[in-house]
Amino acid sequence: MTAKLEVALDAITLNNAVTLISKIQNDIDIIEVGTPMMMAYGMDAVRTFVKQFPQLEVLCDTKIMDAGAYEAQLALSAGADYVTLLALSDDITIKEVTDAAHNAGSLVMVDMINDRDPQRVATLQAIGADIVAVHTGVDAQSAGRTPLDDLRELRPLATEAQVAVAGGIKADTVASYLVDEPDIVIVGGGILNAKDPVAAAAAIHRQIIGGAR
Ligand SMILES: O=C(CO)[C@H](O)[C@H](O)COP(=O)(O)O
Repeated sequence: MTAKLEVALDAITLNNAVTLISKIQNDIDIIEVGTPMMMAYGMDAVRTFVKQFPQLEVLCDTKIMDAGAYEAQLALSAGADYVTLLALSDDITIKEVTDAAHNAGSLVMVDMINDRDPQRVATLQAIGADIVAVHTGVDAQSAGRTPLDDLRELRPLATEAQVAVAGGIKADTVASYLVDEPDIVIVGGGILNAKDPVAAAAAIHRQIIGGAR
């Protein structure tokens, strides 16, 4: 199965993001309304992408920690195909968000940021989480960390859930991540901050297709 490419729209205006997606739409599968974009534009950002790019999936990086059903519903009502929450959340919250997403015909991605306990994966799967995301945050990246070792450790444990990986992945490093066969590759700065974002998206997509399992 070929991994999906998700572009994370974090520090970018909504207008510039729409322009960018229109240029790279054939190289990506999932548009991520990043947490910073969600803070800046709210659910209008989700509605914009759902309306303008109906052929692509939209993930709202809600990073929910509490008030699960209510917060998830905001993004789901706007048309999000995926919502995210933190693995550090209470199991009750994980269940609430999972149920809300499934009732809407959407999926839940659980973000393992700052939670490197691989044993958590079994609980997340038992609750019904669809995707677990190995994630080295932007701040941790500045200390030289990458999600590669975490992906290697977690991949075999995800026997039911899909696996996503995020955290500083770029065109010249994506190949090392594909070795462990993630289901979703999330790239933000590696496209948005590239000298040529369109070429970067195409280069990453080519490698994903080339490494199709
Ligand atoms: O969720 C995020 C930050 O919390 C980012 O969207 C994610 O890390 C991908 O961006 P980048 O490729 O720039 O690391």
